[in-house]
Amino acid sequence: MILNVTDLTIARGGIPVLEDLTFSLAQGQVLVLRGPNGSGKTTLLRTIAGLQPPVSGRVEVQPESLVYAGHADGIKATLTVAENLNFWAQVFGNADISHALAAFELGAFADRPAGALSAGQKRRLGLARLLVTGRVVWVLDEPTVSLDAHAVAMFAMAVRTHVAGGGVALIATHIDLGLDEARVLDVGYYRARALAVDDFDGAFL
Ligand SMILES: Nc1ncnc2c1ncn2[C@@H]1O[C@H](COP(=O)(O)OP(=O)(O)OP(=O)(O)O)[C@@H](O)[C@H]1O
Repeated sequence: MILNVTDLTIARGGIPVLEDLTFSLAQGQVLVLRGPNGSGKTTLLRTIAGLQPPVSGRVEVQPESLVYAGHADGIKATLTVAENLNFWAQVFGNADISHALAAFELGAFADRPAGALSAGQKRRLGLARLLVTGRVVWVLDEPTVSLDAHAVAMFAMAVRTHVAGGGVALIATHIDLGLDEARVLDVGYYRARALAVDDFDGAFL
């Protein structure tokens, strides 16, 4: 297994949101996380990415194998599209950005400052970043925000190619990505119970 999550309980702002969550991802697998707004998907992804500690339970993954893409694009507005990708490629020790430009149809914008892209084009650039990291485990929070149907298809193809090469992807999304091979986990089943206060006085001590 590349990623193991065992008996995980997580909290946000000190309040438990999900409890006793267990799942694994093996090479070549995609897991889509579903659940209503506020159910804890972002909190789970942040915990798996090591950005916050769990309340209890375990996350087993090689930290240097993982790349996390949250709600922010992580784009530098004054750098061109190509400069942004080259920057990230260098950070991760890779040289070639051409496949990333091609996969998200960014070639025509390569020399344009990223700040002058549309919202969907910026999102495509943010996702193209994944391809220059060379990382095995993609942890993605709402990756398709702002994307049109064609760009969603580009993203789905990038995920398919990634897992076909032995990668794994964990994706929180509200939309249908068209990835029939993906497993789906509804985090709503793991919602943390409200804290029981059976000792009223004790609750104030
Ligand atoms: N900075 C914060 N401080 C305290 N509580 C927070 C904070 N951010 C989120 N929460 C709360 O934590 C809970 C889980 O939020 P989370 O962002 O993980 O949900 P989500 O499933 O990703 O939601 P969405 O589908 O809206 O993105 C929610 O009840 C939310 O109100």
